[in-house]
Amino acid sequence: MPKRALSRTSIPASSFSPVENVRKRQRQGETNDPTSLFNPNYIASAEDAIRLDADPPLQKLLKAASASVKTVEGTDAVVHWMRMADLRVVDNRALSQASKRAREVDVPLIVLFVISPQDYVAHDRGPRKIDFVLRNLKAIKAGANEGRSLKELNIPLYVTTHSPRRTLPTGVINILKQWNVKEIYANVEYEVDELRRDIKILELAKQEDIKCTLVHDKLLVEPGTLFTQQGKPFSVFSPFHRRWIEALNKNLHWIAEAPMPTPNDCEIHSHSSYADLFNQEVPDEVEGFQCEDREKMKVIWPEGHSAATGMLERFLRTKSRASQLGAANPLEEGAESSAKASRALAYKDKRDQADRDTTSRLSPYLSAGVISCREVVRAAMDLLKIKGVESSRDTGVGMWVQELAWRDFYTHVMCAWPRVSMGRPYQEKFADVKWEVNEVHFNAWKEGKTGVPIVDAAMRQLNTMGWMHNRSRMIVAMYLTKDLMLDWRLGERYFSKALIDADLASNNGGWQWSAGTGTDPQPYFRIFNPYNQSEKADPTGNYIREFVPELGGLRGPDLHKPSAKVAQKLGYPLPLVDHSEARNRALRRYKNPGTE
Ligand SMILES: Cc1cc2nc3c(=O)[nH]c(=O)nc-3n(C[C@H](O)[C@H](O)[C@H](O)COP(=O)(O)OP(=O)(O)OC[C@H]3O[C@@H](n4cnc5c(N)ncnc54)[C@H](O)[C@@H]3O)c2cc1C
Repeated sequence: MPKRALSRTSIPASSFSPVENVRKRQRQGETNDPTSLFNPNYIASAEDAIRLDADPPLQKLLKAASASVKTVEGTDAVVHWMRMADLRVVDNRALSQASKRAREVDVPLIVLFVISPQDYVAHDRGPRKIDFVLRNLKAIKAGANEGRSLKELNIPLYVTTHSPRRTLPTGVINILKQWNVKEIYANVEYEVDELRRDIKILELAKQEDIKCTLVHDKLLVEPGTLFTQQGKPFSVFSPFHRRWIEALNKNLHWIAEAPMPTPNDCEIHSHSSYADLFNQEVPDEVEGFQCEDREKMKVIWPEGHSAATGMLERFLRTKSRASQLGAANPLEEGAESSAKASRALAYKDKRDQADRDTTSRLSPYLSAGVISCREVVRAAMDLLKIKGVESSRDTGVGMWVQELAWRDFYTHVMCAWPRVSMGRPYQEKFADVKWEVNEVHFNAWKEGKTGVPIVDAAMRQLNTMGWMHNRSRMIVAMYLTKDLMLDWRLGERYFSKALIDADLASNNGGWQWSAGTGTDPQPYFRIFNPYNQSEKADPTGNYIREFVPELGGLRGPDLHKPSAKVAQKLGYPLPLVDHSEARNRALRRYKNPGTE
């Protein structure tokens, strides 16, 4: 008999293939808990997935855009439709183009934002993310200290709520008609539903003789521009990265700053149709998305472009601090300022350490577009005083730029194989892997009570901060899918709701990478040992001690893997499963999907 951890519960026999079992349980009315199981339509059928991949919506959108209205006359204003991923005035391509056009035809520029609660529900948006969006909209509209708010530019921001989401395209067209607007600009959102919505908008706009211009803005390299030698989209990161950096350096204009919008004439404040738009308030919350820890989120993740540039400067020019490890104000006084002591320069060696604030923490700002990805790359080039984008993976900055390539990569993957965002594994052969149904284990994972300190610290970091270090994300995702053998889509969904930086493509890519169902060329048998990972990610132990205070008095190996005696004494849970047994189970189930 192998030596067993005292704590381990035996691995339950019940298991399920996600699609069939979830639907069966829902039909039988066994569950009402939307976080533990999926809505019936959440996972596309294999046939639908094939159809979707064969004719990706981005291609359809681009085709529809090229056939849209080319010239219009007699518009009373030009509208920029701001979305959830371009919440800024600075270096915003569509906003900048809309402003230029408004100057050309000598009419005012108006910014529109549509809150769509049904979309937020359908897309597993969480309260922290929605609150961050609203806070940034307020900063954009009239933020004090923002320096570049729309109010100062005499540009109104009109925020409206629309339901049901099905009629949102008609709703937007009606607003344009009401304002007698015939030209609208927006940055492309690459998620399937959003692309379909924009295809519909293009159709309706054509009927109404409205010119609709969609612009690529979210990424450094737009999707559909990089191909393998066989002319296919990249599905492996390393060759993608080589091509990506080469393309960027050949086309440095891709990272050029989009000009700031020009101010509207002051007369707009007395315009019969538009003056009132200045008085309209951005709501404090969206029904159903009340952010319980809003005050804390405001401290950890201050809103606005100036906060984002503060975070960027902090990363580039100050060194990491153990005192900033947890839920602290990142911009508070006291950060040591020295170019030599830069987190960015130390990034290559320190980035996997979760026990200090070694990384940029820019993800909430990048995912909501509070700062443009171009601006952060330009700042990194300035730091090194170089003219091109750093390509060497041997330097801190080069390694950091590579992370931005990951961001691009996952969106490129989603555009080329859109079914990944419809609940399908990138590698279809893993669609039938048997998953456990174990709410006790799932809840323990969510609450950070699995009995594995690094997993618990990471999950409590997420629950406390709305954010988690990258290495920790990989550890907890691997643990959920390979140790607990719970469906990766449960984890993806929980992350999406809890993260302030939630981004469908990066979240899905990260989960599928960890679950072994994604684009990672390493096969499924890459399985992290959470205890070895713990020693690497948290060499000082500060991370575990910060987030798992009951282990605060421990040092050395006991901290990473407390004995049963120590755990019991401290009131800390015993591990849910034995890692080596769970590892064998995972290997077995992945090797022959569908079998026990
Ligand atoms: C399971 C899992 C889920 C994830 N979910 C998200 C998510 O919802 N939203 C999100 O923005 N990132 C996600 N990531 C990627 C990554 O963990 C975060 O971007 C990173 O931890 C953010 O911290 P930072 O800003 O300090 O990153 P830095 O290390 O400073 O990196 C700079 C920027 O590069 C991008 N980036 C870094 N690593 C990755 C990566 N692996 N994939 C894609 N982009 C990356 C981010 O925009 C980040 O802000 C996920 C990763 C995993 C493993």
